[in-house]
Amino acid sequence: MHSASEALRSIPENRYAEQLRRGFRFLRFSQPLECEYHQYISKVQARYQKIAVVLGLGIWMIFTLVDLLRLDLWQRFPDYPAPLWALLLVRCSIILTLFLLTLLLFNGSRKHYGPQVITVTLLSLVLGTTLTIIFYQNLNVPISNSVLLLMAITLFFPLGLSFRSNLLLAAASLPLVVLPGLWLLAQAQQVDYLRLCFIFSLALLICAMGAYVRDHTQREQFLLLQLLDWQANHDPLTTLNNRRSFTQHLDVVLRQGRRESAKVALLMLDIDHFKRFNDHYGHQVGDDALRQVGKLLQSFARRPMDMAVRLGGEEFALLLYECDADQLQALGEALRNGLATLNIPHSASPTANHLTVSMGARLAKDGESSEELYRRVDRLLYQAKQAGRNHLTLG
Ligand SMILES: Nc1nc2c(ncn2[C@@H]2O[C@H](COP(=O)(O)OP(=O)(O)OP(=O)(O)O)[C@@H](O)[C@H]2O)c(=O)[nH]1
Repeated sequence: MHSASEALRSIPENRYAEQLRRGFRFLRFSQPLECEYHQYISKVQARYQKIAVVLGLGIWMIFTLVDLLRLDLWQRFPDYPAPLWALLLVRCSIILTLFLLTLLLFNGSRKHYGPQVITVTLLSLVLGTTLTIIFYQNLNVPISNSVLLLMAITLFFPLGLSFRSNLLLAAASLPLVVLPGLWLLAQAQQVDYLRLCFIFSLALLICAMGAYVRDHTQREQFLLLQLLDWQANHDPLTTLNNRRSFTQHLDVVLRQGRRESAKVALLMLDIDHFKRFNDHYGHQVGDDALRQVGKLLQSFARRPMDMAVRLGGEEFALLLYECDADQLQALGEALRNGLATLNIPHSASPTANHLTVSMGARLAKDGESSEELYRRVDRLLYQAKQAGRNHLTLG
């Protein structure tokens, strides 16, 4: 069994493997991977945010109901002491805040408010919980102070905030807990309250450590998942897309081309006399030649819908979006010239003294299926071989 670092060594260079190799102790990837991760994680956690805000609202309403029964609010109305009015005010303000935030979260599907809403929700809950504890103490009604510890856990719950945001939130929550106590409690109660604040800070610290480990594991899992996906869709030798991803992409591109009335071109390319090349120079040099041809091909697939593919063995393809017949002809020429410039010696070739390729290409006709297009271009490639190699046959 290989260790993780040994396994990584055998994986070809790509941004996921590179980030895994480099590590991410400070929980930050290099760009654009960090952006990609945020998109992934916010998608994964978006529905938890909605559940969490609704849950927060529900729990807060239950607490308010408990107040109603426990503090005999019906019977005593409206002769409440000041701390009781204050308690009710806090309960109602938090319910209103959570209700508005719930509306915002459920209506803001097109614009992603998640992290902001979660931050405001959690800060409101911290302040609300703190004030509730204080007003209960002022009313001399016992309340379990451990609700603040539950708050500490909630602050680090995986709700779509990054570890850094979690830390900032925890730092912001400390004054929200300490200051109202110093301001609103009698001096005799303050010692006990400050002890509670100290325990709250320790709980935050422990939760922060847990959140760091969780964030690190989540990031690692993201990289491994992307790596798995990358490996399923790429050829390890040339790092070009493989036949599997090409087949899927060809369908997508043809459909998009039809929708946008854009021409799609498919070019297939096969290295000439590659068996002789391998026999003459050895398999390793053959591998290196394949890599160079792959790199050359990739340099022609620069736009997002374009794709350079290794179909297998010494056969490659280039899929181009929005390409006309003249451009296709010019592309064939450019590839031929590119190979001539690379000048990979092939003294065993009867065609030229450097490595050459034969190519078949055509623009997809309206309504042509991906299978038909592929079959026709394959036939054109065969014709290019028959016609003496080292040239492009257009269909
Ligand atoms: N080095 C190396 N060789 C490979 C790889 N995959 C396939 N090949 C070789 O590619 C060669 C393909 O040979 P053929 O299909 O006979 O084609 P060819 O010799 O190029 O002849 P024409 O296509 O007719 O010009 C075989 O010798 C395979 O071993 C690879 O990953 N690395």
